[in-house]
Amino acid sequence: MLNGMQINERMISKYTRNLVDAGNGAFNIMVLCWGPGHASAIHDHADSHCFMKILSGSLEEVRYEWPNNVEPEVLKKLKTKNSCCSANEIATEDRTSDLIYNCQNDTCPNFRGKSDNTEHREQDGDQDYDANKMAEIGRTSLEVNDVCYINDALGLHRMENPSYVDGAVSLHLYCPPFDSCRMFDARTGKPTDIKVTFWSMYGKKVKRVIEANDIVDSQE
Ligand SMILES: N[C@@H](CS(=O)O)C(=O)O
Ligand SMILES: [Fe+2]
Repeated sequence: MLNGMQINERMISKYTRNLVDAGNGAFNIMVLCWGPGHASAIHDHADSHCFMKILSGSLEEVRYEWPNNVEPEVLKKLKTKNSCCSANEIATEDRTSDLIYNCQNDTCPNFRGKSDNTEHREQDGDQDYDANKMAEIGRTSLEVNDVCYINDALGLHRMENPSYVDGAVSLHLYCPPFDSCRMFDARTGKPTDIKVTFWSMYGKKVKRVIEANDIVDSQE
């Protein structure tokens, strides 16, 4: 209901994303500042590599499986790359891998019926997501100098500053850079496309309007 509504910066309490280096378009390095209790919502990383290091304080990372009805781009690409047959090619046993879930060529030995894995992000109704509570697959406490890596093939995550009193600072490298990603409703797995924004760029605060659907966690 708040989607798209303009709200004042003081009305929302969230971590800030501060761009330090845009790597000539090849990567983004940013410093994220987390106030006590600040957290991100469950999100993907737009098919990018994400490395992070804790510079100050501590953060807890919680990882999740992708909801059944949403498929990451990275797996779609792997499936295409590893497709087991084509018009000129005959499938062989050794080319079969876990990544080939179901070849859609009905003359192929890996054909297991026409797949119906339409992406539910195209659909509107919340009822499509009722049975898809997000499954937690791991929890890691990160202290100063700890590093962590995630990409879409490894799952989804959210980060939280567990302290009630101390702030935390983390350094993030995203390669390639991305300006939008998906955040997921923790109870239903329903994805929402969101634009990610910067609080500051190269040390200068960005004048901007905060949108209610920023990655801030409002689900807990
Ligand atoms: N990936 C998040 C930060 S974190 O929660 O990993 C972001 O770029 O805002
Ligand atoms: Fe993240």
